[in-house]
Amino acid sequence: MFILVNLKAYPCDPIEVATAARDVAEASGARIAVSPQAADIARVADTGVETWAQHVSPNAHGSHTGSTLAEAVADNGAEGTLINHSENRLKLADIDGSVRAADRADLETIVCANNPAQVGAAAALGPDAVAVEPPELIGGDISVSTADPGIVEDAVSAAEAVDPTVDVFCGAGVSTGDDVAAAGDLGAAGVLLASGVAKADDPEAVLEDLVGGI
Ligand SMILES: O=C[C@H](O)COP(=O)(O)O
Repeated sequence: MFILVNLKAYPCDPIEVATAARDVAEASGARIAVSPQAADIARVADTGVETWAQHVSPNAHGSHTGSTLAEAVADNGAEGTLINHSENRLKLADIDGSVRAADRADLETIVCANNPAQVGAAAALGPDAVAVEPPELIGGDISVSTADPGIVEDAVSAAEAVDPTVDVFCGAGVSTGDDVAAAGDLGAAGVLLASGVAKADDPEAVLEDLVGGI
């Protein structure tokens, strides 16, 4: 199970979380990555933790003010990127373009989706993985794997039907090792989480609990 911690725009210390994630990954052998604000990618990557972007633009180099280029995040140490997060939705053509841009920059990709139907559509675009996240459970206290296990199973089936090589992650409300274990039992290859770590008083303790569920 891959644990991807999205820091969103939370007012946490990205270096504290990155250092904790690096240490827990090294001690446990688990794969843990941190996805900070674009401006923090280089210094988070410098900690040695696996670092992901929260978004990349479909654009390549050129006259595109405000674009976050796949090439730029890769040059600054990112190894992968989220695309179409629930809080940063894109048009279908732009999701496709962002996946292509990430491929050009050798970034691993996870395309987010609200439900199994969107998971199938996202899988057809050829990302490395898709993540199903019911928007109403994001930021809450109950894990998707407990509140709506059927959506995870249906997402796994939807991706499998389109492209069996595309992994399925789940996210929303994941904060404990039991949540991670339940997600794995439902067929998820990893979890995408944010508030459980980014808002924790002791992010390292939460990460240690999370890897216990792998
Ligand atoms: O990117 C992470 C997901 O939106 C889940 O967020 P959450 O763990 O705060 O529910």
